[in-house]
Formats: sequence, C-alpha cells, structure tokens
Amino acid sequence: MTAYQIFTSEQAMRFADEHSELFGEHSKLSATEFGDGNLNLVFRVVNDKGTSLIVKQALPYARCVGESWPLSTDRARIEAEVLKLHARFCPEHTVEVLHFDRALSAILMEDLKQYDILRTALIKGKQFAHLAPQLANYLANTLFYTSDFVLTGPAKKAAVAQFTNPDLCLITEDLFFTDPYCNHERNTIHSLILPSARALWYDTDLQAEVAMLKADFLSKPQALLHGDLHSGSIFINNENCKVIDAEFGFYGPIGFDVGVLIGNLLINYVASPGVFKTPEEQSQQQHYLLTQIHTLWQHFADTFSQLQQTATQDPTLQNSRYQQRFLQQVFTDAIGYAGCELIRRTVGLAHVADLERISDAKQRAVCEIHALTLGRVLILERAQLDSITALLDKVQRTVAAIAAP
Ligand SMILES: Nc1ncnc2c1ncn2[C@@H]1O[C@H](COP(=O)(O)OP(=O)(O)O)[C@@H](O)[C@H]1O
Ligand SMILES: CSC[C@H]1O[C@H](OP(=O)(O)O)[C@H](O)[C@@H]1O
Repeated sequence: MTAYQIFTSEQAMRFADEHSELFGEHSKLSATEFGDGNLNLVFRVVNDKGTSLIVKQALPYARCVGESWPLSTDRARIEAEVLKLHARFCPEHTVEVLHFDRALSAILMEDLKQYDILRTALIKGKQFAHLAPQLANYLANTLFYTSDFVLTGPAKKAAVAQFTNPDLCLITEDLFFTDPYCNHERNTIHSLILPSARALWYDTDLQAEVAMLKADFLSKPQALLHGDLHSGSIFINNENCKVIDAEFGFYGPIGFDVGVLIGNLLINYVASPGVFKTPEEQSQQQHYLLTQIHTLWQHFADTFSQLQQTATQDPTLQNSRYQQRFLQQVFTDAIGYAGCELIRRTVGLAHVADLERISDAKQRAVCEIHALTLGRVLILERAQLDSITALLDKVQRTVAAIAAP
C-alpha cells in the first residue's frame, strides 16, 4: 500500500496508468492539474492518441483556503462510494468511477471533456430541453433506491454509518445555515448590499425557519444524498447530463438535493439581467429556467411516486396516503433549501460565477438583492407554496415586485 502523498502531475499520471488498461502499453502520457473547485486536486491524464482520464485527489485541507483549514481526506472515499452507488441506480447520469485508492485518497474516473459544466452553459445562455427530465431521473432513482422505501432497517442503518461524513457536513452546517445569518468572518459581502446582508443578522423570523431546515439536515436521514448538487457539479452536452463531485454525500433529507439544484437554477434566474444584454435574451433565459424547474419537479414527483407505488418493500410504507404526504413534505423542504442556497451563495463564503461575473457593480447588487429577497420569501412561505405552479408564480411575482417597486 502506498502511503498518502500529495500528487505531482507525474504521480497522477503513474496512478492513472497503473489502474487503467485504457492507455495501452508504451503510451506517451502527460498530465495537467486543472481543478477549479474549492477543495481538491483534479488532473487530466492524456496519451499521445488523445485518450484521457481524470485523477481527483483529496488534499488534507480545503484547497480554496489552504492548510489553515484541515479537512479529512476520507471525503474521497465518500465521493467514490456515493458515485458508485448512484451509478448502480442511474448509470446514465453519474460519472463513472474506474478505480479508488483509499490510502492515496485518489479517484480515477472517466473524462467528461465532451461536456460543459452546467453553470458555464447557463451563463452562456445555452439551453437544453433534456436538463430537467434527466436530472429528475437521477434524483428520483438515486434517492428512492437508497431510502427506507427499499432498504431493510438493518441495511439502512449500515448505509447511514458507511456514509457518515462529519467534516463535509460541518462545512454545510456552517456555510449554508449559520454564517449568512450572522456577522461571520468567513462571509464575503459586496459593499453595495451590506444593508440587505446585515438585515439577515437580525431577522429572527427567518432565522427560526432556517433553524427548522438545519435541524432536518442534521436529523432526517431519508436517503443517500449527493449533498452538493449545484450547477458546478453537473456536466451537460447536447444529449446528456452527468453528475460529478459527490464528496458531500451523506444520509439526509431528500428535499436538500432537489432544493440545492432548484436554488442554483434560481440563482441564474435572478442573475439574468446582469448576464444577458437585451431584455429579450433575459426573458428568454428566465422563461427557460422556470420551464426547467417545472419539469424537474413534475418529472421527479411522477417518477418517485411511481417507484413508491411499484417498488416499496416495507409493507407499512406502501400506504398511499403516507406516500403522497411524504412527497409533499419533500417539496416543502426543497423550497426551503433552495431559499438557503440563494442566500448563502450571495453573502456566504462560496460565491458563484452567475453573480460574480456581473461586471457592473450596481447591476450585480440589484441581482444580489433579488437573490436575498427571493431566498427569504421561499424560506418563510414554503409551507404555503403547495404546488409547482404556486412556487413559480411566487418566484416571478417576488422578483418583479422588487424590480419595479
Ligand atoms: N470527470 C471529469 N471530467 C472532466 N472534468 C472534470 C471531471 N471531474 C472534475 N472535472 C473538472 O475539475 C473541476 C473541479 O472538479 P470538482 O469535482 O468540482 O472539484 P472540487 O471537489 O474541488 O470542487 C470541475 O469544475 C471540472 O472542470
Ligand atoms: C470550503 S468549501 C465551500 C463550498 O465548496 C463546495 O463546493 P465545490 O467543492 O463544488 O466547489 C461546497 O459547495 C461548499 O459549501
């Protein structure tokens, strides 16, 4: 067993060569580190015929901060095991893991170089009709087949233990639910929105609802979540979507995965006036996003409900009234988590390009205030938003009301 060491390009290349037949013998390999995420090293290893693979290695600290933020490298095991399990239930939309080395905390996986990162595609205004149905499929299958509807009590408890992920869950517990609602040094707040950000620190009604959502995140192990399904964790091209980066995976509330994804589509929605030049382009993009959110929820709910009716193993959970109530609660939870994602990506530590790339500071501030206002409304009013049309109507009305006060 090789002891852990941080890979150089040369070592990443050797790792890929040792664990894949793909390159063949006597291949001339080269490797480049090109990771742009917050946590890990990502290398692309290529041979002289252009065949390539990805090596991802967990550092013993958070890449975006440095050694002052130590982090367990066990996250690489979690990532590899979540991806492999999710691939069992939805292989078409999960990146393929080819090899995992526990000692080196390194994963060898397929290179999705024929795809674009969804966030980049959204910012460029690229539209794909298959985005929502495919991701709904991914969510419904991975979440249903890892839940109590299918697993026996003992199997579920073993799975919860296998995917206990304290370090990465703590990041979400802090960055998602705590920091944005207080004057925390980790926050990054652009000066023009300081009054709106500061209002969050004294908003006890909002803080009470965020506490409810956090308590569920801490104590509702419904299914094996991806745990960080933002638009930088999804690759897309003209035919397909694939999900990567499952290191935040753990057993948590199903609405969290659904909500983070919806939240990211809504971030692009509020950023559209700053990203797109003409009002036509903006409204086309916003229309596209609302249609995708509608399809995402509808397709997710239909697929999940179908699975509940046909594949539930536990006889008690076969009750149809229980199954409908379960799904309705997932929807309510998802709206709340979407609201939290809008807020934390605007004033927390980890910002996103949709808003950050808006070069005009005043325009960016307008979009950021829309994100905070919409996030707050979704968190506070989630229990009243009882259908996807009610949600989308609320999104449009809320943003229009701030745009034209
Ligand atoms: N399988 C892959 N194929 C192609 N590029 C990848 C793959 N996995 C990661 N990347 C690239 O590396 C970047 C960072 O990967 P990610 O898994 O998000 O790292 P982190 O965990 O540090 O956030 C992605 O934005 C993407 O550009
Ligand atoms: C210090 S981690 C901040 C932030 O980064 C993670 O995303 P990613 O690894 O995809 O860049 C996650 O969203 C964390 O909240």
